[in-house]
Amino acid sequence: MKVCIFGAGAIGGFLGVMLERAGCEVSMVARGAHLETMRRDGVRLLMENAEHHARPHCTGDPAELGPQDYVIICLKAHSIPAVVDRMIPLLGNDTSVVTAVNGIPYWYFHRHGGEREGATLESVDPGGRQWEILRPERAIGCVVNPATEVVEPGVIKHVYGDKFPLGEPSGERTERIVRLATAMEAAGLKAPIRDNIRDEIWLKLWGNLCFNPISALTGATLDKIAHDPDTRALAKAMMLEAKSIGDRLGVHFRVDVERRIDGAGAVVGHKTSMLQDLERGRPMEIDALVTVVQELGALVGVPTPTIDTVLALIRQRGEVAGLYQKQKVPDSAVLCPA
Ligand SMILES: NC(=O)C1=CN([C@@H]2O[C@H](COP(=O)(O)OP(=O)(O)OC[C@H]3O[C@@H](n4cnc5c(N)ncnc54)[C@H](OP(=O)(O)O)[C@@H]3O)[C@@H](O)[C@H]2O)C=CC1
Ligand SMILES: CC(C)(CO)C(=O)C(=O)O
Repeated sequence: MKVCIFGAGAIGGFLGVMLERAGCEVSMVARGAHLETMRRDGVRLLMENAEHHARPHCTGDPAELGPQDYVIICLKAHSIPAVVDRMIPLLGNDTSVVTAVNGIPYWYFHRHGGEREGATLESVDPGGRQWEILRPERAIGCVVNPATEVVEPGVIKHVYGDKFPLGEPSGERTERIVRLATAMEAAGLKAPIRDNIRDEIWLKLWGNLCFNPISALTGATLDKIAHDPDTRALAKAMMLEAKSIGDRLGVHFRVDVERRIDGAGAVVGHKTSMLQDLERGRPMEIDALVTVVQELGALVGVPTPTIDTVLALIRQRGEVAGLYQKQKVPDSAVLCPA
C-alpha cells in the first residue's frame, strides 16, 4: 500500500514511521533542515518506552513519487492552499486524500446533504482550489488526537495519544476506509471508523476555537483558562455560539459544554498549539480554527459576536507578530462549479 505523507512534521512524521513499520510503502514530503536530515539519516521517533527508526523515501518534490493509494495531508491548515497544485502528481484514479489536519476540511459539504451540499469555505479553501484539484470524492476525514513534536530536525517526539478517528464524508464503510484503518491498526494506532466524522471534527474544533486563541492572547495554559471564571465564561460563550451553528448544520455534540471545558482543564500545564506557534515565531493556524466558524455562522445565519471579537484580537496579534495574514472572506460560502 503506497502512502504519501504530505507535510511530514510532528504528526506526519509520527504517522509515517508507524505506517512504515507496519509494512506500508511510505514516502514523506517535507522541507528544510528537517527534510535534509531525514533524507540523510532517516526519521527517529521517540516514544515513552521505545525508540523507532525508519527510512522512508523523503523528498521535497512530490513529482518524484507518482500516484499513491493514500495521500495523508499532515500540513498545518494554512499551508495547504499554497501547495495544493504540487499534490497533482500524487493523484491517480483511485487515490484517497486523508485530511489529518485540525479544523474544518475542504470537503466538509461533500455528501452533507441539504441546501449547502457542494459549498466550499473560503477561509479554509480559498477559491475552492482544494475542492477542484483534490476533489471531494477522494476525501477521507481524520481527526488528530495524539500530540507529537519535532524536537530537532529528523527527530519526532511522541507526547501522548494514538487515536486517529476516520470517516467517509458519506458515513459509509467503504473498502478504502477499512483498508486504511486496518493498516493504521496494524501500525499500533487506533483508527475507529466513524459514521459521522463531522461530529468528531466539531468536538475537537469546539476546544480549538476558544482555547487556542485565548491562550495565545493571554499566555495561559489550558487549566488556567478553564479554571479562571472570566476566561471560562469567555470560552463557554464562544462554544455556545459554535454549538448554535453546529446544531443548524446537523452536528451532534455528544458532551455538553461544561464537560468539554472540564476535559480540557484537566490537562495541567499544557500550552495550546497556537500559543506554542506564537512563542516559536511560526505561522498561526487561525483561519481553520476560528475564522471558519465565523464563516459558517454567516452561512447559516447565526450571529457570532463573541467569536468575532476574539477573532479580531487574535488576528491582530498574529499580524503584529508577523505570523498571520488576513485574507478576505466573503459573507457566505460559494458554490463550487461542478
Ligand atoms: N503536533 C500535534 O501535537 C498536533 C497537531 N495537530 C494538527 O495536525 C496538523 C499538523 O500539525 P503538525 O504536525 O504539528 O505540524 P508541523 O508544522 O509539525 O508539520 C507540518 C510539516 O509540513 C512542512 N511543510 C509546510 N509546508 C510545506 C511545503 N510547502 N512543502 C513541504 N513541506 C511543508 C512543515 O515544514 P516547516 O516546519 O518548515 O513549516 C512541517 O514540517 C495541524 O493541523 C495541527 O493543528 C492536531 C493535534 C495535535
Ligand atoms: C488545545 C488542544 C489540546 C485542544 O483544544 C489542541 O488541540 C491544540 O493545542 O491545538
